[in-house]
Amino acid sequence: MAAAGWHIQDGADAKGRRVIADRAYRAGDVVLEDDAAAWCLISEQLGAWCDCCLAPAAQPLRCSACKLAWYASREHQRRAWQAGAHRLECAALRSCVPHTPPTAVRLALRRYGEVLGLRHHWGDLQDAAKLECAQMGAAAHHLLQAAAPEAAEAVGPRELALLIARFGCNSHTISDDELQPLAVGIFPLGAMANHDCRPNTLHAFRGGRMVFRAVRAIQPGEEVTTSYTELAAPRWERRAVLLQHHLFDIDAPPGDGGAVAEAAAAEAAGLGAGSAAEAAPGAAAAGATGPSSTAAGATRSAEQQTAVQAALQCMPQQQPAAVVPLEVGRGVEVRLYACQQPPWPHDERDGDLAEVVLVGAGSKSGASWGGMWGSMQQAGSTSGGAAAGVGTESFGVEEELEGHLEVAGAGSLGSSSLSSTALAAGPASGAQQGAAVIHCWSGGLAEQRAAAEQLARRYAAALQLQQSLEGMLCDGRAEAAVGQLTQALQGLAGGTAGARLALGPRHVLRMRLLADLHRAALAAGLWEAALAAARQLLPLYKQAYQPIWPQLGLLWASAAKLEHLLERPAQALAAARAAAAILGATHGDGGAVVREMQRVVFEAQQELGREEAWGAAGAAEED
Ligand SMILES: C[S@@+](CC[C@H](N)C(=O)[O-])C[C@H]1O[C@@H](n2cnc3c(N)ncnc32)[C@H](O)[C@@H]1O
Repeated sequence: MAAAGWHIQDGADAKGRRVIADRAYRAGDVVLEDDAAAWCLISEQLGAWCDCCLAPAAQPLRCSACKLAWYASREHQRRAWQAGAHRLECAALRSCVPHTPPTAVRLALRRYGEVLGLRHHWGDLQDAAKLECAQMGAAAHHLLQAAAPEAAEAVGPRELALLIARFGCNSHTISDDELQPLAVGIFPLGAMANHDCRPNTLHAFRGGRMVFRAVRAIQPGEEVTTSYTELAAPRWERRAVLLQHHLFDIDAPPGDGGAVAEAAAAEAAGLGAGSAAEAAPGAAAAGATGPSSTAAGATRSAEQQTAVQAALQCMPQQQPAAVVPLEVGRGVEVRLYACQQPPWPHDERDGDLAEVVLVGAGSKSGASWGGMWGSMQQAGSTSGGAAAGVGTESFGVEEELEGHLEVAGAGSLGSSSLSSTALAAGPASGAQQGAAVIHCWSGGLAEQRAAAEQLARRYAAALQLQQSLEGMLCDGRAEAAVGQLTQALQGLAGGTAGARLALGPRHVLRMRLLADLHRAALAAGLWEAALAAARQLLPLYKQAYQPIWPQLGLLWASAAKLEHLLERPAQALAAARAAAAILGATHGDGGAVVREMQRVVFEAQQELGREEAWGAAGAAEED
């Protein structure tokens, strides 16, 4: 058998274990592959994909017992049953009809032995996340008791809560080639790849298999990295997402590994892999949350915790010079900082992504004025645990976990005491969307204050529009969405009257609204509008993403299909070639979109050939 081409190295720093390349790779090479230890369709996709092979199910057959699992064929149904993936789950699901348990709980009913070696990072979770894990662990245990009492004896709600915390940090969303989320999977080897904001691989999926391909050259000895977050975002947004969902800080001082090593040792000695594995030999249970839930990291000092809290709220540690309440019908707060640079650690590129410019009559067009960054605050995010006085400081990890289990109603878990909220609600059910907070920084605040407020109002309205977009598209109001997005973009670009402030042309909100406009126009069947948005987005994506990255490839693919549809073969050919080159490297030549692009290339070439022949025939006739 060929050598793997990589090995796992155990580091003493904050990252812990990592994958190191043993040989050179070129862009497009497969670096690492891993089959899921377990995977589970997300609730929205139940019934659309086969629960055995994750292929689209045209005429799926439903499990007549639980009515939640669907299969492409009888053979696949038999296979899933024989492999044990559905046997126990089926009995458990039947016991909670008419509820559909959250994905994490359903996954907690599948095999999980291989997962116990992964970190759970319980000590770093916020109270709300601990409570959520405890609730889900309790729900999973309840279902397990109903389905297989002997398995439930061997693994308690405590182990299942820790297991769900492990999944929070280590699971992956399985998506199709167009990045549509289908399922959540746990890949013990794939989970060894650490995050980098300039990663050298991209992971994609073939059914339940995870495939890492190089997106640029990798040298022997180099760490193999991937991205855990959206890369077309300013540094402070990436930092907040990674802190919240993966509990590590990209701005932590280098070599800050002591606390991590301590926490890892504590896990191994007490609540970690070893003890849980012993407690649950062969238990047919497993769990996973989507990758957007919490975990990771290590026990942090109080000072580090404060920085974490600040970043989580998208707040700089520095106090604003002024906080301006705006009357726009709902809470919008503008925080003004008297500085020339964003008051967070930032990348050079962030200047573009947050730029505000002064435009219009009498003003020096394009003069850079400052920056603007908005966030939708999460209201009601205080956890039930904190409200009930389950503070993190006063508990050791064990007591703390018990405390959260009690809050979740699991302390007294009898078979009838399961809280129905844990079954009915998905993750983060307690949080509601709240006010928009807009942070502005500039040296020239005083003179532009009124204009800044006006722009902030438009900014807040655009954030609200983004939030309602999904609902509008589902309700068949795509055309109205196109109108509103177009208007919002015009407003943020400065509108038409007098001197005013505008978001810079590469501002991240303008980029995201353009992407929304592209999607809404496609949904409305407005091909020219969709193509125009794609053409405007392409240079922005080229700047925001690495040259080989799926979002860029998919945008080229969308442009190619639209050009083809609108009968512009030369443009379709160029766009399809660009898409195929990128997506061939990220997803392999067998990918669905790449094959579609090959078809567009073929048809566009045929069309161009015909046009050339007609042209030649016409010229000959004229002669
Ligand atoms: C999926 S695991 C990766 C494997 C992990 N290094 C281990 O030893 O198990 C994710 C966790 O690894 C750590 N991690 C990943 N990328 C990191 C980075 N760039 N900097 C610091 N820690 C990182 C964080 O603790 C994170 O929660």
